Amino acid sequence: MRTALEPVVTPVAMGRIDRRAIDSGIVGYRLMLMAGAAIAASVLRHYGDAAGVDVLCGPGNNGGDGYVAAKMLQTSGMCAACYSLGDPVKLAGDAACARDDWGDEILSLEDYVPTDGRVVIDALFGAGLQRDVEGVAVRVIEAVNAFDIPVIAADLPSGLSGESGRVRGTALRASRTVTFAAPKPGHFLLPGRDLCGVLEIADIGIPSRCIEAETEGLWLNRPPLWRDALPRLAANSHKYTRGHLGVFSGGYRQTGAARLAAIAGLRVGAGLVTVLSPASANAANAAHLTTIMLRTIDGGADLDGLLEDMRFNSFVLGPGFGVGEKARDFAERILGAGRALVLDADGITSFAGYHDQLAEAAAKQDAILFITPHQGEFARLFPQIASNASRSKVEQARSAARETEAIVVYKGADTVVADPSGRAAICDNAPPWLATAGSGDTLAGLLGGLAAQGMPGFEAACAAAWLHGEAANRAGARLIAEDLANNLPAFSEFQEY
Ligand SMILES: NC(=O)C1=CN([C@@H]2O[C@H](COP(=O)(O)OP(=O)(O)OC[C@H]3O[C@@H](n4cnc5c(N)ncnc54)[C@H](O)[C@@H]3O)[C@@H](O)[C@H]2O)[C@@H](O)CC1
Ligand SMILES: Nc1ncnc2c1ncn2[C@@H]1O[C@H](COP(=O)(O)OP(=O)(O)O)[C@@H](O)[C@H]1O
Ligand SMILES: [K+]
Repeated sequence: MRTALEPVVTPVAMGRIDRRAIDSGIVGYRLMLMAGAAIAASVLRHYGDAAGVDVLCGPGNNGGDGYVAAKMLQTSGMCAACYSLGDPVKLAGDAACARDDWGDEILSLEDYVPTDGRVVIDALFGAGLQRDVEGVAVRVIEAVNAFDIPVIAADLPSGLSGESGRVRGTALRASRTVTFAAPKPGHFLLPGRDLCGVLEIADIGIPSRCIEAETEGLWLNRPPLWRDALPRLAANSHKYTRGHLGVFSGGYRQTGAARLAAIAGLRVGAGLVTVLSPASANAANAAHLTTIMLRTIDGGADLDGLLEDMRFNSFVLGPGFGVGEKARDFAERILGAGRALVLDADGITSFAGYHDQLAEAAAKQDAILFITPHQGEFARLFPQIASNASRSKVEQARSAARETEAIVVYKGADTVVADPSGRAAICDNAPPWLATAGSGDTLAGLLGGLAAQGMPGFEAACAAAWLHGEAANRAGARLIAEDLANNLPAFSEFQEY
């Protein structure tokens, strides 16, 4: 079965989705009943033998979900208690209906004490969190976190920003999070993903057309997003129709990174791969290369000569290359010649302070620029964007992509891909053992190899990031970067994913 695209929606967009659903005739309180029922069902499914459930209810609709869940659990025979942050009399709208339908005692959150054997439903704050958590809520959140009891969060763990995945003051650490209709960026961006525990996405009866009408070009990075754009072999394919990737090597003692990228580019399907090496490093490279070719490139004139061969259509520049003027000069020549360039590692750092020059080069006709920074490199190239901590990693990557006319792969355990048009995707499949020397070089090679095969930029970057994570999962926890290329799945495996 072919699964669909998985949109990720901001809390603000979710509010618009709710309104669309309500405007189309769905009763708002019915959505809350469905949300509360989904939370109650999760409690029963996973903690059905708990001694009881303590429901921590906030002053808004998230609290309303909590009262609904409490009522349903009580009706099903579970012992339930509700604790309110603030005076429950002040609840309004659907949350007030839920409070009335609960109809039982409501204790003060001040009196809540974590109790062994009981489950907590966290319904303090969800999409409406507006500022840092303070006062009694902080004390309760910290007490629950310090106590080893199961916590089911309604929509979001309280204190977590659904927009950015950042913590506002303090946040609960949930065992499970039940969200509604569609996931939010904060469920995947760090540290949010860790705080959510297992994520459940409950259908609360909002029609998918309402979600689709409000999606803003942000998806979970999964094969349905890019599988149709993967390179396909035809009976008459030959190596030159599969593209020729050039990977720049560093000096004599810095050649391994380029070879890792080159092997990945070849394994992901580029027809030919050549390591472009300074003469001083030829011997080191030659000793380790078999299928991959080797060519001497010492200066700009050598590179211009190579660029006359239009079959060289994609390049990786940066791994082990060294920081400085030479990297900038090479990158500008490649982009000026209208080729695809993956600028990684030292290539990125070389443009720190030369950001406009990079944008100008990327705007050249037919040029396709990919930038693959980790957090440190991102901050070096885009200091102003990075210093604005109120913006999410998605928004930061989008701004960087717009400013440089590049497809940005902002790496990390929550890698975000963004393109200049604003399309973006969050990757959630990378295991922590990818944090090993050379894995970034491999990612650059995968991307260079897909670009060599003519895959469109955004899709190529998303595919490279996902395949990188998938290969790491298949290789297992003892992974070293050399293993990644050998554990790439065949494209045919997930074309029906
Ligand atoms: N809108 C809808 O149709 C639906 C919403 N649902 C629930 O409604 C939630 C959103 O409801 P709301 O928009 O009412 O927002 P919340 O209930 O998440 O929080 C808003 C309330 O918390 C207060 N608040 C915000 N930050 C605070 C802080 N740091 N310290 C103290 N008080 C703070 C606000 O003043 C407001 O009273 C969702 O997360 C979801 O759980 C669900 O019932 C499904 C349907
Ligand atoms: N904790 C982690 N969990 C998942 N993936 C990670 C983690 N840390 C790093 N990665 C991934 O590993 C790669 C490391 O790249 P990079 O930092 O450039 O390393 P190197 O320069 O050693 O190759 C990136 O793709 C990054 O997204
Ligand atoms: K919550």
